Amino acid sequence: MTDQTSTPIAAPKAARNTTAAIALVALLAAIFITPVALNDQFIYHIFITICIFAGLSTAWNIVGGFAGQLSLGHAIFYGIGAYAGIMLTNLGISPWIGMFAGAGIAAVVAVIISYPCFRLHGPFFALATIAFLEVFHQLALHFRDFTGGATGMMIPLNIGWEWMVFRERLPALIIAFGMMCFILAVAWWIRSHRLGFQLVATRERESAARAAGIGTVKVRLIAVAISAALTAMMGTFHGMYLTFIEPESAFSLAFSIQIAMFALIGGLGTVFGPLLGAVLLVPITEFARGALGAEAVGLHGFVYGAVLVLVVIFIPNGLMGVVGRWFKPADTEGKQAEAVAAPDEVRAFTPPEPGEEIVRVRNLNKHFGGLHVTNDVSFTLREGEILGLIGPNGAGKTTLFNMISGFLDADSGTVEIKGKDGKWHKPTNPADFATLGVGRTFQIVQPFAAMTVEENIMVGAFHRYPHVEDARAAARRTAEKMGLAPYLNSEASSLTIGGLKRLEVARVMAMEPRVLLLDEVMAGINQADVRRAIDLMLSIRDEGVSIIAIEHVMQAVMSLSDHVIVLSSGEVIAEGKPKAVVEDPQVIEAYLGKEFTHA
Ligand SMILES: Nc1ncnc2c1ncn2[C@@H]1O[C@H](COP(=O)(O)OP(=O)(O)OP(=O)(O)O)[C@@H](O)[C@H]1O
Repeated sequence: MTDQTSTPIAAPKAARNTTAAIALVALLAAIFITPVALNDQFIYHIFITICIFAGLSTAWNIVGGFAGQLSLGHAIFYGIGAYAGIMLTNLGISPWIGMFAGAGIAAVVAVIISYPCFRLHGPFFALATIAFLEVFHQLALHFRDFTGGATGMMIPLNIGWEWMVFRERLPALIIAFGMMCFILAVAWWIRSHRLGFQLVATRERESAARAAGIGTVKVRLIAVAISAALTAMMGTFHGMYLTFIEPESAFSLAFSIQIAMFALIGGLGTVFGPLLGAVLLVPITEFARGALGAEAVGLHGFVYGAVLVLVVIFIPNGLMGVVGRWFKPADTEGKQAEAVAAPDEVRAFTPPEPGEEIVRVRNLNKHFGGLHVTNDVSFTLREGEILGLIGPNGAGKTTLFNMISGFLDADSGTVEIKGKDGKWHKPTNPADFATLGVGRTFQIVQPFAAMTVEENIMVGAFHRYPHVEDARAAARRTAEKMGLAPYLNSEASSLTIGGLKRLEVARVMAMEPRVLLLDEVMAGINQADVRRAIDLMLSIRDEGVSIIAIEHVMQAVMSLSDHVIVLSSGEVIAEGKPKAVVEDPQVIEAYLGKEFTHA
């Protein structure tokens, strides 16, 4: 089954990957060979600077691009690395050791300052990082016994590999190039493994990422620690290369912006975009500076600004957006998901015997200000049962879902889930609910738009399968069942609403849940899709999954549910078998008004 789905897609993808790999190796080879071949001091300096900025920007991109946290304080970690290297060198300790000491300190500092900052989003996060940068700037000025204050610090001129100081430029190029390749390799590894998927998912839709069991704060902290450590390592080398360091340039906002700028221009969130940004921008500014000398102070800022404006206008996805298109085959995969034939009829449905209790909800109360949104709601879900949750708009159904998936705390009452161990648990957050096997969808679909269909489903699969190939195989199996197999390589955003709803369910199903909470998966889809969705839900239940479904499509509620609960103004007004419930006068009144109850 897996092969059928993967063969047509895998062939062009493999060819595309090979071409891209060849282009990358050629670019890296050119960066190393050009200065060696030309053997000119200035050219060497330009290429060493390209390597340094490409490395710094790639490290920044792990946080700014993959995780979507626009840090403008990365010079903190650069400065820590540079100062650690030079201070230890002055104590007679090799910068190779200083490099790791700086990386360790930077990682710890990054976690400490980022933890509170991650509560902030967008410009507020950026502003907070600038504030911390200024704190470090002031500290470096103040503790002049250690840092040399405003006058800065020189390195002792010990020449040789041990001290990272050379008369020739070639050894410096070898180190800068090696470090840049190392940072690129780390970034590539992250992006193509679970951590990268989780970071991008967190960036794209934090709620959906949490529902997929991702500890969103934890993955961001891991990213920032790695990014800070890599930045500090490059900072140590750059300090030794410049032979001098002072607070103004080490903890500089302009420097932080410059690092971010390469990634923005090259392609934010792509692995190799920052490299392209540095390859384009560094030579332009360095040549201009070389030509204009002292008259060109601040020229690089002007160049970056001008290029950024052009990029935003003409190639909003950065240079990688253009390069990526060259390596992309003609889109044979992006056709809409509607081509899959819908079953003519919903298959015959024989409700199984209800199993043991798996979810217990007792006396849940929630207020939003003066509004009593859920009022003493209690119910039980049994294994293999499909429970329909219906009620007029604003009845409190989604609020109830949020409380039984850990997204919202109840004012009072309990939600208990029976674990695989047979014990009852009271989880408190989405990750704990996910660990116990509770998966949910959202009323408004939450695809990870920057990912393909396959990658979207993999985010769910990573919950059970930490290894990328296992997660991919699980995602493909799930896609096959959901009728999404032909669209694995399509951008999620190219699916129709029916396709997106199926993708939402597929992502949760890839988590292999024991309890599935479906929030209006049939709203807004066509009749063929409704029939397909009903069939899908039955087959999901056949696999042993218990389902609670909020649904307005009565055809689905009636043909699927073993048991129905009706909420109105936050209270359970009726429950029982579907037929009995829809004939209940209280239910008719809640939906249609008093005048219809006797009709
Ligand atoms: N975060 C919030 N703050 C304040 N009020 C809220 C909040 N979330 C929901 N509400 C209100 O609580 C009530 C119940 O909303 P909820 O979304 O749970 O209803 P629902 O039954 O799911 O409705 P629908 O079928 O339209 O989705 C509504 O009046 C809504 O406006």
